Amino acid sequence: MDAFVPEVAPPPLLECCDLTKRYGATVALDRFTVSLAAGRIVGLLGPNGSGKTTLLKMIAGVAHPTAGDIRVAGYEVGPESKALVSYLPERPYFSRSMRVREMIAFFADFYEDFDAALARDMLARLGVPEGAPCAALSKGTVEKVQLTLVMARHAALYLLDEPIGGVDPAARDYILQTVIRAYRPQSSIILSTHLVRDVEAFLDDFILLRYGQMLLHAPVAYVTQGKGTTLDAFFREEFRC
Ligand SMILES: Nc1ncnc2c1ncn2[C@@H]1O[C@H](COP(=O)(O)OP(=O)(O)OP(=O)(O)O)[C@@H](O)[C@H]1O
Repeated sequence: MDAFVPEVAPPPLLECCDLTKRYGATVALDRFTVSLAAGRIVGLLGPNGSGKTTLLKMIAGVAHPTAGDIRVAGYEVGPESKALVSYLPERPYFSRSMRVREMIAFFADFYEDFDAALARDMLARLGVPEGAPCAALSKGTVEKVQLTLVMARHAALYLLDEPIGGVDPAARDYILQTVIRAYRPQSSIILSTHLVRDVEAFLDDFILLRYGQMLLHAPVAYVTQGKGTTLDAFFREEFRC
């Protein structure tokens, strides 16, 4: 008789439990708890200072929680989790003297899951010359390059902090399409942005933060179908000054 092997469900792609970050007297994130499955594109929304960047930094492992727990595919934050996470920080992270092709080489050296051919293809579609030094590129073009490199990794979880803030409106849709195209069904994306109107058509779910606390984590359809309004209008109403 065959031995009975019970099926064990895989752990969620991301779990945060009572995650808290204090900077002195400032509570940047306050007992944040979430469970995220694979295959979701999640908008991380909230007013200035609500804790979006702080949350993404802690999941990426570049800031340490004051309290609480983070697991990525069951791993605590460490080398195993970092290998699964592709993180686009809020600020540019390359030296301005580096050329685009050097940035590609840097990623190829650093990340085993980096697909250099995919990155080159995406950059060519965006019209970014590989020989250009970063210093010669506009702010929006640097953002395009960095987003492309981050998305050309075969990661499980992509953390994108304000990925299109400096990109002109005409190029935003194209960039978002590029993001979606690179996205794989077994991966999830958490995308922090103030450009709610631009991104809402691309999102499955959203998380609303205020004063470091989670107000809501719901499918976009909760707003569009349940309340008959857009996510942008819902956000503006919720956070009216
Ligand atoms: N290194 C730091 N030292 C002190 N306070 C910090 C630090 N980083 C963030 N904070 C504070 O933590 C809170 C959350 O900041 P965070 O940058 O995470 O917000 P955010 O939602 O990303 O804001 P924005 O939309 O303006 O980018 C703010 O009150 C901020 O001033």
